[in-house]
Amino acid sequence: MTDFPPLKNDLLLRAAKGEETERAPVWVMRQAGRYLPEFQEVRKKHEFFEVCRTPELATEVTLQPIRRYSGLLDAAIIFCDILVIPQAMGMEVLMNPGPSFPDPLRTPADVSKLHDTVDVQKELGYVYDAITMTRKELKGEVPLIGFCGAPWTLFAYMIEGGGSKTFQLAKTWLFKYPEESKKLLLRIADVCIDFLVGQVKAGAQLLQIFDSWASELSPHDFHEFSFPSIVHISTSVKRKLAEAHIPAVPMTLFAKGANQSLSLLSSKAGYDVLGLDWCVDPATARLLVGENVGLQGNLDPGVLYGGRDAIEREVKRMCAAFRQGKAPKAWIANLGHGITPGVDPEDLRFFFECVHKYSSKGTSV
Ligand SMILES: Cc1c2[nH]c(c1CCC(=O)O)Cc1[nH]c(c(CCC(=O)O)c1C)Cc1[nH]c(c(CCC(=O)O)c1C)Cc1[nH]c(c(C)c1CCC(=O)O)C2
Repeated sequence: MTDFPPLKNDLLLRAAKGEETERAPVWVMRQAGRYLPEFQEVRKKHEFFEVCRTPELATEVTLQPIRRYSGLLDAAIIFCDILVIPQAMGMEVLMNPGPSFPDPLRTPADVSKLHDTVDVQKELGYVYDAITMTRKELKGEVPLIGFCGAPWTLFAYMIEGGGSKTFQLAKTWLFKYPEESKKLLLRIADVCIDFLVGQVKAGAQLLQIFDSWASELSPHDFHEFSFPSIVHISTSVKRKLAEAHIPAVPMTLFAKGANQSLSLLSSKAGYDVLGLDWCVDPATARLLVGENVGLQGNLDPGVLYGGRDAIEREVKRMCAAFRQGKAPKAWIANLGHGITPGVDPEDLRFFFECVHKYSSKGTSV
């Protein structure tokens, strides 16, 4: 493994390991994105997947929020997309402006269109290069997060061919072809595993798995279809890192909307941190998960449209609910989903400032 500059801010990693911290570490999902004018500038000149595939460009946009919010952000997340896995498996994915697949998997017979085996190093080595380059450029300022999509969310994209309101096609698979669905979910998970291990080898210091469409499954079907594949990922990544004598990194699962499954996830999924959306109260979530895991979240991203008074009031409330009168322990402050394009970047700065102020040890909220 490459030698990197020593880490100066380990708040995120300490919170992810369950420790009490002097204040809550903070970052936001989609922090490198369209709400930033400097990101828009890069996108005017380069296609979305070109940015992902060019390590210099991916490094540049990953660093943009770190530079702009210097001293306020506690993590960088590598610029990429969850849909690079379907690409690595042999599917074409366009981004115009949302994702679309010209040739989605309509029936189980279409699985034969996927590559039999996936050489992740060959297909996605550009992500590893971007991670290594970003780690160097970060100069130890903050840790770097690597990520991938969860199998169920990727499966739904690969079958629907893009976003969906009803999930008609993906649900047809689940309920008409349950065994074929489970097979495909595990096949996707195997690619996720290699990809995540490779990201750690390249320099990622924490891994997050995005199951953005967990919200579309009943608790029973989440357990039946998504859960086995995310457990396969956590156990296999940890085992493979140990076999390669590489120190384990914390793993976060963001299963959006799977709030009924929090207790199961905390005891059986094998993740260090669970990401929460804003539809669950933090104190309730803590009761459900016990002290075994860290929590991440969970401000409604829409609060950032409410102006400074609303941001301050809601951050204060979030901090009180996560801290429950104590110093922040095992809590990473974040939004409950990605930041949306219409947010004023200065309002996001104010969000970070409020988290620093109201999550600090000794501050009464
Ligand atoms: C479902 C999903 C996708 N991608 C991702 C998810 C999971 C998280 C979530 O639920 O939001 C994850 C993702 N996508 C992107 C990142 C980069 C890192 C970060 O800043 O968090 C991450 C972590 C960049 C991106 N991925 C995309 C953009 C915007 C595209 C552009 O630059 O024009 C960015 C910055 C495109 C994308 N990619 C995807 C969609 C639905 C879209 C279009 C709509 C949208 O922007 O939300 C798929």
